[in-house]
Amino acid sequence: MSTVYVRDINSRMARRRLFLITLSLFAAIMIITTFTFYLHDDKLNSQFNDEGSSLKNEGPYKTHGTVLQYATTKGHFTDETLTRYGANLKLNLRHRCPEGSLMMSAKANSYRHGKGKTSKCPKVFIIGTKKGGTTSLYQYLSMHPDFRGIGTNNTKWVGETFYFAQRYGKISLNSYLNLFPKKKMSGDASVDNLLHCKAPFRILKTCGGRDTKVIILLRHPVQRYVSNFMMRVVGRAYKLHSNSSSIHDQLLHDIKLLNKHLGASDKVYPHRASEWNKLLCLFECCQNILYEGLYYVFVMNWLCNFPKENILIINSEEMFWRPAFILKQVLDFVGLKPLSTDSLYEITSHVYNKGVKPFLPQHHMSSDDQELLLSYYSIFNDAIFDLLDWKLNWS
Ligand SMILES: Nc1ncnc2c1ncn2[C@@H]1O[C@H](COP(=O)(O)OS(=O)(=O)O)[C@@H](OP(=O)(O)O)[C@H]1O
Repeated sequence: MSTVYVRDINSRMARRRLFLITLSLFAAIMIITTFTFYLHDDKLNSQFNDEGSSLKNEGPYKTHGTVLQYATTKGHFTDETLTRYGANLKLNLRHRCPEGSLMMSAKANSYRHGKGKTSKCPKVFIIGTKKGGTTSLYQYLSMHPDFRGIGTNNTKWVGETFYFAQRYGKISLNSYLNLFPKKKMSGDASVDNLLHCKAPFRILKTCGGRDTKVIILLRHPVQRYVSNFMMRVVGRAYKLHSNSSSIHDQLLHDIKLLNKHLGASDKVYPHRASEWNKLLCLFECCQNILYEGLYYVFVMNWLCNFPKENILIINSEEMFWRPAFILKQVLDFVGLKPLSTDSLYEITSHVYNKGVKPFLPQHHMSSDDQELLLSYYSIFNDAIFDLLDWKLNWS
């Protein structure tokens, strides 16, 4: 009798223990679910706060080693997007564009509304900057149901053709056009189009200025330099300056090459931003990592030779920070139907073409070299900030 009683107590205790364990498990699942929900919601809110149009006012954002410091007078951070629509840029082309620029010519209006040689061109051109996040943006667009990206060399959706820059005249227009689908909107993401002085003219003549949309991403130029350098170290697709592959040697070599071409003897080329067109068309001779960071030169060339209404300029760091928000702007700009917040968030959850971080001591850029690089860029950075009204400080 007593054995039965003891067994009964034991089984009651076991049941109570089981009940308590189940209860705690249930409570833990509830807590985790609620926490995850808030975390997800918070991230969405930080991208789409208010009417989905402004940046959250929450201090410098750190992404990929870059801290953006907004230089506002109050020392606070701006609450606006850095994306700029060419149509809204307050710039007097007459004062800034050299004679002979297409947008200054008597035919500017017909270029602006012109259809071009063919209607089979891709509608969207993501033209750079190299290492500015162009692959990610192209992939994000390609996940839209009404857009079909193209792949090359067995890679899905890269969009790189280089047709209007280094391959121009080397492959036929037809073989270029055949790369793109006939029935869906598509795009080209060749990053050399930003640098090549003739690319705007070629695209305008071939594809027309009326419906062709151009997107430019601009990244902190030091981060861009390092990313580009590391791509060369790893890929070895391009010749590095020396076998040692030191970023310091590469930088000195780039400066020397560019200065030699420009007839400048100084370590830092003393130029004026208003003479930007003297730095144009050095693509063939002096294409180097340094040259590619002179954003003002290339952006001005595009604004002077392509209808600015069809140009969108994005800050790469902002896209890295809140890609869903930027994608929303891009869809609107190119005329694709809007997607739900969840889809935008899901599409942009992946980073494409992530580079390799500097892994040897000679790959790290010293603070002295960063300063040297920034002093080289300084007047051009100031000019681009002024042009785009970016309250930024790329230091
Ligand atoms: N969403 C998002 N968040 C953070 N970082 C991002 C994102 N998308 C692209 N990237 C970074 O952009 C760099 C690659 O740029 P590109 O694709 O334009 O390079 S390329 O010119 O086509 O080779 C590459 O930078 P590095 O990693 O510094 O090399 C990518 O990591």
